[in-house]
Formats: sequence, structure tokens, C-alpha cells
Amino acid sequence: MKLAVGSTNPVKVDAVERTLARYEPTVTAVNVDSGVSEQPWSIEETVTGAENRARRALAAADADYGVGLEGGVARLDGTPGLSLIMWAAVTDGERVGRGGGPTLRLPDGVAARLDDGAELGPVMDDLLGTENVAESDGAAGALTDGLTDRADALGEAVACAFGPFVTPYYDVDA
Ligand SMILES: O=P(O)(O)OP(=O)(O)OP(=O)(O)OC[C@H]1O[C@@H](n2cnc3c(O)ncnc32)[C@H](O)[C@@H]1O
Ligand SMILES: [Mg+2]
Repeated sequence: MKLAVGSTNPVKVDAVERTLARYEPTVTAVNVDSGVSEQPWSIEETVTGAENRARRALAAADADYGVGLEGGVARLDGTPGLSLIMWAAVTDGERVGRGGGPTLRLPDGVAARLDDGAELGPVMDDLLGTENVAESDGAAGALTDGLTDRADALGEAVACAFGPFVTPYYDVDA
């Protein structure tokens, strides 16, 4: 399976490679514009970023599928505070599959800085005393003491987005 991933962030490439290992993927990382803010602030904007990355990656590389991953934040109905969300999109050039990853609450101190216009990656680095945590364990790793991490979390979104392409069930009547 030939895949074009719409990011050069190693954690995103790793998430795709590991999740789809069964299909022995060859992965090309493509530096595309997400077409949304650096820090998406809603489910809609985050999904749109993932879709744009998937389409643009497929257009730029010789691949069977384009895969886009986008991180965002959102205030979700029924939960307090600000949540970190993540979405994946997959396209074969015709259809698009979408899948969400885990959601976790951000600390209120982090949320306050995002409210002031900051991006999550640098704010997490300030909190943790790290450099580029968004390219390794991520907020998901740091805020769970490693019970999960950003690659695993993004991988769940990738798996869910691939459903329509790797099963027959989206094309039949139930
Ligand atoms: O190079 P790209 O693909 O853009 O990788 P990125 O790390 O910037 O990832 P996103 O654009 O999808 O994420 C939007 C912002 O949210 C941050 N972010 C998302 N998930 C994160 C995580 O688990 N830990 C730290 N920062 C995260 C990220 O660093 C950006 O500032
Ligand atoms: Mg980014």
C-alpha cells in the first residue's frame, strides 16, 4: 500500500506506518498546507485541516491513498474546560474517510494561554520544559504519564478513517 501523508512531523508519519503495518505501507511524507489555522479551534476546522492535508498529499505524490492528520482544541458540549482533539482523513481521490482520535482535557492554565492566541505545541513545551514535544510524546503522552502518547492517539484516528477502504460494510445495506 502506497501512502502519502500530509505532514513531515515524524510522530504523524510514525502513527500511519505503525497503524497500517499489516498492509506493508510505503509512506511518503509531504509538506502540505493544512488550509486552516495553525491552531484549529473547533471539530469542524480540525476535520477540514485533516481533509485538506489528505487531498493535497495525494495530489503531490504517487500513492494509493492520501492521509491527513490534524490536531485541534474545542470546547465540547457536556464536558468542562478545553479539550485536545485530533482527526484523521483518508482519500483515494474519490471517497474520503474520516476518524477521530482520543479526546483529553487540557489543564486550565494551558487553556488560558490558548485563549490568548497561543499554539498548543509551544505552550506544552513551556509547561514541560521540553523542545518540540509535539514531535514526540505530545500532550497526550505528557498529560497521561505515558499511558498513551501522540503517535498511539493519532493512530486510533487513522484506523477509524480507513474503515471504508478496508472493509465492505460501508457499501452494503444493513
Ligand atoms: O507539522 P504539522 O503536521 O503541522 O504538525 P503539528 O505538530 O503542528 O500538528 P497540528 O498542526 O496537527 O496541530 C495543531 C497544533 O496543536 C499542537 N498539538 C496537537 N497535538 C499536540 C500534542 O499531542 N502535543 C503537543 N502539541 C500538540 C501542534 O503542535 C500545533 O501547535
Ligand atoms: Mg501544525
